[in-house]
Amino acid sequence: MLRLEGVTVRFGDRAVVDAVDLEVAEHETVCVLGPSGSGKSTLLRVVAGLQQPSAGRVLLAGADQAGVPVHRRGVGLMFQDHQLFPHRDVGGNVAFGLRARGSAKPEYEERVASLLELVGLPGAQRRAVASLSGGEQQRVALARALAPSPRLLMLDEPLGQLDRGLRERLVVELQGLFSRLGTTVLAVTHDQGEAFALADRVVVMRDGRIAQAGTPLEVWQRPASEFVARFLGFENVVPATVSGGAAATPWGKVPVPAGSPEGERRLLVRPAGVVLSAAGLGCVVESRTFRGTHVALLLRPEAGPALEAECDLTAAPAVGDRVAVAFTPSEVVVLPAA
Ligand SMILES: Nc1ncnc2c1ncn2[C@@H]1O[C@H](COP(=O)(O)OP(=O)(O)OP(=O)(O)O)[C@@H](O)[C@H]1O
Repeated sequence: MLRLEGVTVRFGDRAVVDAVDLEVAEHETVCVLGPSGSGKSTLLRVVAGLQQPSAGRVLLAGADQAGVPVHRRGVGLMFQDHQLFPHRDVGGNVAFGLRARGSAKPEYEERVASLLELVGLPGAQRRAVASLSGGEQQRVALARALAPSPRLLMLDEPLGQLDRGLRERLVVELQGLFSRLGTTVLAVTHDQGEAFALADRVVVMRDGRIAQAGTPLEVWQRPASEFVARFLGFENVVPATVSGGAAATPWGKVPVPAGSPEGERRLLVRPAGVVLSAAGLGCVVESRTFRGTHVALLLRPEAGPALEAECDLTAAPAVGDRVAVAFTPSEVVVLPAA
């Protein structure tokens, strides 16, 4: 459905998007994830036709989009500040793209009604935009973007402004909606939870380049680099020398999964792989945080940097306790050296 070939965007001599190749298949939801300034929005703007690439090609359904204006690309856009028209009611907002396309009134009124039902706001046509909550406005913006049946729906921080609980609910709803409609979606977010919940595939960007692409599970289980690991919130990363199924690290010997690359590397130990045990690396519990399903521990080991660990609610030691930990190889990832 969408193919980017070597897309580059330069502002001055800085490449904000740097030779990006990316494909999005029909019915697929791809989330581009990355820190602020990594070029996510710029990439989206190139696909939409709002930004000219300095080099490279954008193809939609095989057709090169060079010179094709925004409104002829058949893409739906929903941007961060969802920018509903404040002087139009909900129905007027959703109908906007349909009217612009010249649909007859009875036809688009029916479509508006069914879209509002789809996004969970049945019968809201005559409500004033100002009377809606943030989440409701977001749904209206989504209905508006979906109205002309775009072949590709693009979302820029679709849930950015909303509080956490609402975001989590809407993500689940969006995911269901997209799979029912078979919509092809390219979304941009800096929130990994959102990306992982929504996407069939995530693309992690760093300084205009793709640092890693894969299913949420692949990226979570096997971050490709220390950058990706840290971006996902993993802090247990140390230098390591790997040989013979184990790594020599500042925390002592850590077992690694079979087939891991050997030599001078970086090592990630996910918190779930730091396990309280009868013998092992001695640590003092610095803090513990209740996380609903488990307790997150911050440990100060007798050697090496602080360690994040997870344990059962019932087994959690107290702050100040002395414990010993062992490492589970399935939660260890050998990363490239730099
Ligand atoms: N028109 C422009 N002129 C010059 N620099 C720009 C322009 N648009 C964006 N940039 C710069 O390009 C970089 C990437 O911006 P972009 O908005 O694509 O990042 P982002 O990953 O979407 O960030 P955020 O998550 O903060 O929205 C930023 O450093 C930004 O300042």
